[in-house]
Amino acid sequence: MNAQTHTRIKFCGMTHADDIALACELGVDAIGLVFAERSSRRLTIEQARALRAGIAEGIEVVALFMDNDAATVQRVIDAVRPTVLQFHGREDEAFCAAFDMPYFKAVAMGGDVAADALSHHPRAVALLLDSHASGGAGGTGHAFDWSRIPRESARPFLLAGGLHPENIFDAVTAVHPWGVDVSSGIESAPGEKDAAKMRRFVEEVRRADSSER
Ligand SMILES: O=C(O)c1ccccc1NCC(=O)[C@H](O)[C@H](O)COP(=O)(O)O
Repeated sequence: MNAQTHTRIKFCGMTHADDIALACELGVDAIGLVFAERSSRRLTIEQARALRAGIAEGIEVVALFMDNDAATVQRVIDAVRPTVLQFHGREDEAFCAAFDMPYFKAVAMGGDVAADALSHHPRAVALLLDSHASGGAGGTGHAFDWSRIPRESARPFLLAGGLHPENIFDAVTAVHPWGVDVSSGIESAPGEKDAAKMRRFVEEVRRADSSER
């Protein structure tokens, strides 16, 4: 039995105001805005500022970076006012902690996972276990083998990678993550969220939560 009754939901790679309005209405916990270079979901600072204005109070605003330089991260913090940072690249702990903000750190679960990978970044609010191999980008739409998640890990983690409305019930009931993170699985095309998929994803997480009580 899982003591947690509310699996946190993060919708990542949001690019349109109407999708953000729906996400808020659906009661997601966090909205991710991507600043990683070469991402099809990447926002300019001006776009992000406009989108941020539509995010309801109490919902975490997560700024996602992948090996961006410190000046860029600071510019985003100053202009967009995220509440959490997410680092998806090779950033070390000193870099991630230097901004004095809560942060998530992605762990690449798709390649050879270091035995102690989940003990890194003790200052992270949560780790984000994603399906890319080390050095690769996220947002791939592919799942990794969930049995690779060490059972004894006491760290809060977000499960990510290849989640969608059809597999999220099984994912939550099998893995019992602190939270789940989805991007491609609620899209009709990269960066284009699909309202029906967003709605069904949230319903399926809540159905899994209810079945665990
Ligand atoms: O979304 C991107 O394009 C991206 C680019 C570079 C690094 C990370 C990126 N996205 C991360 C996410 O959207 C999620 O945290 C996670 O990877 C889930 O992605 P998906 O498998 O598409 O649900």
